[in-house]
Amino acid sequence: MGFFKKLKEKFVKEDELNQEHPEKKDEEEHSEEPQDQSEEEIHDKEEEDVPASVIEEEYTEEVTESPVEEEEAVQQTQEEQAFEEGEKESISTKFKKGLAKTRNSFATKVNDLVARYRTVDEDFFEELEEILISADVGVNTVMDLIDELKMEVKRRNIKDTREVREVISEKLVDIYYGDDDEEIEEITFNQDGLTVLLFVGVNGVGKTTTIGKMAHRLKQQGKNVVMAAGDTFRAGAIEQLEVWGERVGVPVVRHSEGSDPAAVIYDGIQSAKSKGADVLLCDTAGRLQNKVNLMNELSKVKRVIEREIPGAPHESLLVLDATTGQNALSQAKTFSEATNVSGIVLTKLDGTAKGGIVMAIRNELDIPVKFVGLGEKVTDLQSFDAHAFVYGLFADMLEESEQE
Ligand SMILES: Nc1nc2c(ncn2[C@@H]2O[C@H](COP(=O)(O)OP(=O)(O)OP(=O)(O)O)[C@@H](O)[C@H]2O)c(=O)[nH]1
Repeated sequence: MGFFKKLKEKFVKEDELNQEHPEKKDEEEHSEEPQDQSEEEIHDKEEEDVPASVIEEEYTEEVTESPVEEEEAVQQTQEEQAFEEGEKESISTKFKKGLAKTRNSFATKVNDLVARYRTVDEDFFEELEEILISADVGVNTVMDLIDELKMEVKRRNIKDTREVREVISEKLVDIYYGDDDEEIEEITFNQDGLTVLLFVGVNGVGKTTTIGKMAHRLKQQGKNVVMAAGDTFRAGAIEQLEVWGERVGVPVVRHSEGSDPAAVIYDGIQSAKSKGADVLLCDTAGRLQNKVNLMNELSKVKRVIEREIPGAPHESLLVLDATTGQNALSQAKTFSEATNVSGIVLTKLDGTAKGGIVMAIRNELDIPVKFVGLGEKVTDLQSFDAHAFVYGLFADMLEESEQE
């Protein structure tokens, strides 16, 4: 079976099923809910399930709102609606939406190329190389990809350039997984107790937002989560995490600004242990200006974590902003020299037309992209799936290939 056909079978069907039976997804999600909910939690959940408009009616009866309050209430309802919609979207829809910018730019260029060159030759590959480089796939990765493509085109005796599009998608997935055989684990959980996830990255990349989204994601999976506000350096970082804590209903352990991050994380561990929590999410400061300081701070934090829980942190996730392109790649290099990075969270993939950066990071640094940010909604943090990524890139071509 052709690769496009396989993707179509997997994702287009999933989408259709989701549109026809949205309630099926609801059922699946409800089945994931923890069994040992307290009465209070169940009550909260019941309220959550009531349509936002009903909750509003119930609480706003007989209250006269000022225009500002009204505006806030409308905004809140919109947020709740967006949240509900986000929860119901399939992975393929999320990738398709999140990669719209990259797809529009990349697919337009590839289609244009295919229209101009009907037969595959050296000039065709040269132009394809430029298109891939302009999508931030990374020079070395592009070279590898083009070599693979040439070999495959020869092996399959492909003459028509339209067929090359399918081979590109197939090879992108191959390059992503490499020798890992599609077995990259999202998160390594500690089977014997508290799992500690450490988040590192430069300020402004969306680290706090990612931790908030992750807390929500884990809660939806039935995990009991605590967050530790270890970024004591950036003004407002602690409060920002607290806002997320309130929003997703997760406690935040904090000290005051300027205090020792290792002490905050230590308290976070004690608090998480005493609550019998499953996962502790640790924020850290991201001062790249001084690599020695960064290294010292991160290794102190790690030492504390390891002393309290042998084998922890179970993941050190580096958060990178996809819109910074090749800069993200150099940040990844610096951080992986300073600390052991087990995976990458690539934020704002929806905000760039150069989504190929995922491939560059994976191939040039050999660190898996474990999660991607595909939008600003709390539900827009997705575990990375190279097939869904390629589907998001080629979705229009897939539909088009059906008509050909
Ligand atoms: N479109 C989009 N926006 C995102 C994504 N992730 C984060 N953002 C936005 O990026 C902005 C910065 O994120 P923050 O978490 O506030 O990052 P920061 O506080 O500046 O810095 P750090 O927390 O130190 O990284 C916010 O407006 C977020 O909503 C994403 O995946 N897509």
